[in-house]
Amino acid sequence: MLKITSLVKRYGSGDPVLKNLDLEIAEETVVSIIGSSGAGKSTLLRCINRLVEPTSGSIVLNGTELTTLNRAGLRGARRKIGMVFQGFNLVDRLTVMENVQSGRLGVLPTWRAVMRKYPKEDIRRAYELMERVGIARYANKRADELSGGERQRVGVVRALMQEPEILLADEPTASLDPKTSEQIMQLLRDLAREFSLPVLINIHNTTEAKEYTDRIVGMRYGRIIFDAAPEALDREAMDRIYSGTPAAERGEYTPDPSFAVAAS
Ligand SMILES: Nc1ncnc2c1ncn2[C@@H]1O[C@H](COP(=O)(O)OP(=O)(O)OP(=O)(O)O)[C@@H](O)[C@H]1O
Repeated sequence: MLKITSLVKRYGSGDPVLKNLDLEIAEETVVSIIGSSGAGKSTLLRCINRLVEPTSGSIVLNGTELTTLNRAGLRGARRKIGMVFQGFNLVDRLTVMENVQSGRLGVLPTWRAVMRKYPKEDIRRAYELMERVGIARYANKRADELSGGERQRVGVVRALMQEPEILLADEPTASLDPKTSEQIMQLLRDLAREFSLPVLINIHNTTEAKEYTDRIVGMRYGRIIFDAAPEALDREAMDRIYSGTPAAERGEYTPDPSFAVAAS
């Protein structure tokens, strides 16, 4: 369970770009975050793994408060947060297996990672996961020999190698063609179920958000102004989410009661 309370992020001395956000996400729930460019979607994701330092508020992942962790604590917590990126973030000249094993960095002693002496158990797990997502036959290929969809599958397996407690996906399908995008969204949804993982996806494609996620959170200039099941994302809701300007933003957040404790 991820529980965010009163989260504020201000860059420098400007207006906050996250304004007192509250959000709870239960296990196995796939949540899309949608909203205009600049609404604060990436900032929210980055606050969770503290690539961006929250200004105030609380982020608790399965009982661990993330906002106050020291450097060592943060290293440990980041292992529990799997990330999937728009640009895949693979090392092109390394093999699929080497990329996948980099998900174990921070768990393995550095010498093992440098020497590429992966423990047997990690190799076994990597093959199992690669098999699961359909890329096992590419294990020894260089990452840059793969298609976009295959590369994103490598990114997903790398995240799963961390044995994460949550998956954060920052526009995971934005670089992919429509059919491949759908396959990746379907995969994320299936994996959420299989691994009992909450999955939080920052996404621009509202059709995919509606089709493949359990819940949609609509942000407008730092506030959550929509939080409901995909069926509720009608034209009027879309207009509210994608309208306005930062200066005109005065919206109140009224959560859908059916998601009071996020689909748990
Ligand atoms: N490092 C930064 N320093 C200063 N301002 C920033 C920084 N990162 C983001 N911002 C600002 O914060 C606001 C929210 O940006 P953010 O990237 O979180 O929005 P977004 O909803 O993810 O947008 P997009 O859909 O375009 O990725 C924007 O006004 C942006 O300019």
